Order: sequence, then structure tokens, then C-alpha cells
Amino acid sequence: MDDTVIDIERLENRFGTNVVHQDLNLTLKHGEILGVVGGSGTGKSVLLRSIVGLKPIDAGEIRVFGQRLNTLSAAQRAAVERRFGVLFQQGALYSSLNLEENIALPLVEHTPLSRQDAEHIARMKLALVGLNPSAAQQMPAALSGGMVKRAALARALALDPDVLFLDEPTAGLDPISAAKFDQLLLTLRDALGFCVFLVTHDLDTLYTVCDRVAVISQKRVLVADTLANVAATDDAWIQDYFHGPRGRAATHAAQEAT
Ligand SMILES: Nc1ncnc2c1ncn2[C@@H]1O[C@H](COP(=O)(O)OP(=O)(O)OP(=O)(O)O)[C@@H](O)[C@H]1O
Repeated sequence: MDDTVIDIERLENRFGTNVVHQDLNLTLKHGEILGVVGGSGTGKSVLLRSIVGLKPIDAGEIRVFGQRLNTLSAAQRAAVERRFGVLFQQGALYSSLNLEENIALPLVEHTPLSRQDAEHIARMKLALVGLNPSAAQQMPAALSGGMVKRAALARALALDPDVLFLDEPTAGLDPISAAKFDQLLLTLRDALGFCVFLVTHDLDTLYTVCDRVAVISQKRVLVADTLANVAATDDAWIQDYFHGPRGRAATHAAQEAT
């Protein structure tokens, strides 16, 4: 059985003369957590944005659930995108809405649910990510960084997505909050069965949650494989990244945990 959910072939992305991706190939498989890493500016966020429809691609093809995105009508494309949950790196919540309203918003916009029912589901999603019912009425500004990330995750899960896109979800969190977020992600993936496209710089996250890791370098995916195979790849950036001081610390921590 073909377990491919997203299949990217010969993708090209550019901004003017700045070619960000060229001949980039990558797959995301059913139920997996795929970590996407690479140096700053290598195009991890642009890749995410082109899959979720925020950046038109310049060449190549992206197939999602077997459908070629660039051949779909606007309505068909919207139906595909409804199966995505996205957590962006920067401020994922509306500051003028409380948490319950923030999470209910996609439900009100994309389903025939009444506001009351949407807010009821929003409270269930808050519980799912480990937030106390009393948090429902709080405004984003009153929350810790870890709580904001959890609430943003609850919003990304509002429409029960099949694919979750996370852009550096643990950036800016202290190590304990980051580790709790990683565990939450694993628990939810196991319970709900979605697959995850996870852009991260966090080595601990790679070691803790990712089934496979894709390295973007020189405008393409250099390697996409298990962490052990990626770390053993003969490439200067990969060797520096995985076997430099931070990489060694993350390996050590992962070994201690098993
Ligand atoms: N809207 C845009 N207009 C012009 N250039 C852009 C735009 N968005 C991204 N770029 C360029 O695309 C390249 C890749 O950017 P991107 O944000 O995807 O990198 P990244 O790998 O996610 O980096 P980081 O790890 O620092 O977040 C960069 O050269 C960036 O300047």
C-alpha cells in the first residue's frame, strides 16, 4: 500500500533572481513525524509555505493525498487545505481574542457549526493540549510562551487535520517547556494519527520525536532518512550540525533517556 501523503518532485521556488529551491524532492508518509532541518535561509519556511498554498511554486509538482495541487480549482484546493493544520513560527494567536475564541475561529469560518458549538469544541481542544479549562477565557498576552504554543497547537488541531505543519514550534521556549511540547506532540500523533511536517533547529526535538529527518542544503533535499543514517551522511554541514557540541549533547541526552 502506498503510504505517501505528500509527494514533492523537482520543486523550484525563487524570488526574483534568488533561487531558493531547485530540483527538490521529498515525501511525507502517513503517520510519520518528518523533521526538516538546514542552515538559516536554506528555504525550510518557504518549502512549508509552498505546500500549504501561501507561496506559488515556480516549477515542479506537489501532490497531496494523490492530487496535483497546481491542477486543482480554488474550491478543490481549499478542500485539501482544510485537511492541514498549521502552526507558524511567529504569533499564531489573535491578541484581541481570548483562547476559546481563537480556537473557535477556524471552526466558525470553515464549518456550519454555531459559535456556541465551536466554542465547546475549542474547550475540548484546549484540554487535548493540556490547558486548564480556566485558560479558555484568558487573553494570549497573559500566557507563558509554553502556553501560547499549546494554544496555537490547539488551534492548528481545530479542524482535525490529517497533516500538521509546525514551523519551529519550540523556538523561544525554555528547555523544560520545549521537552513537554515534544512529548505532547508525540502523544497526540500516536492518539490522533496525523502526520507532521516539522521545521526545527532544535536537536533535542529531532532526537525525541522525529521518525525521519530531511536536510535542506544547496537548494534541495540532500538526504531524508532516519536520524542515524542522516547523522552518518558524509557532508560538512551535517557533520558540524550533528557532531558539533550541541549535537553531541543532544545525542547524549537521547541515550540517557532510553
Ligand atoms: N517573501 C519573500 N520575499 C523575498 N524573499 C524571500 C521571501 N520569503 C523568503 N525569502 C527568501 O527565501 C530564502 C529562504 O527563506 P526561509 O525563510 O525559507 O529560510 P529558512 O530556512 O526557513 O530560514 P531560518 O532557519 O532562518 O528560519 C531566503 O533567502 C529568504 O530571504
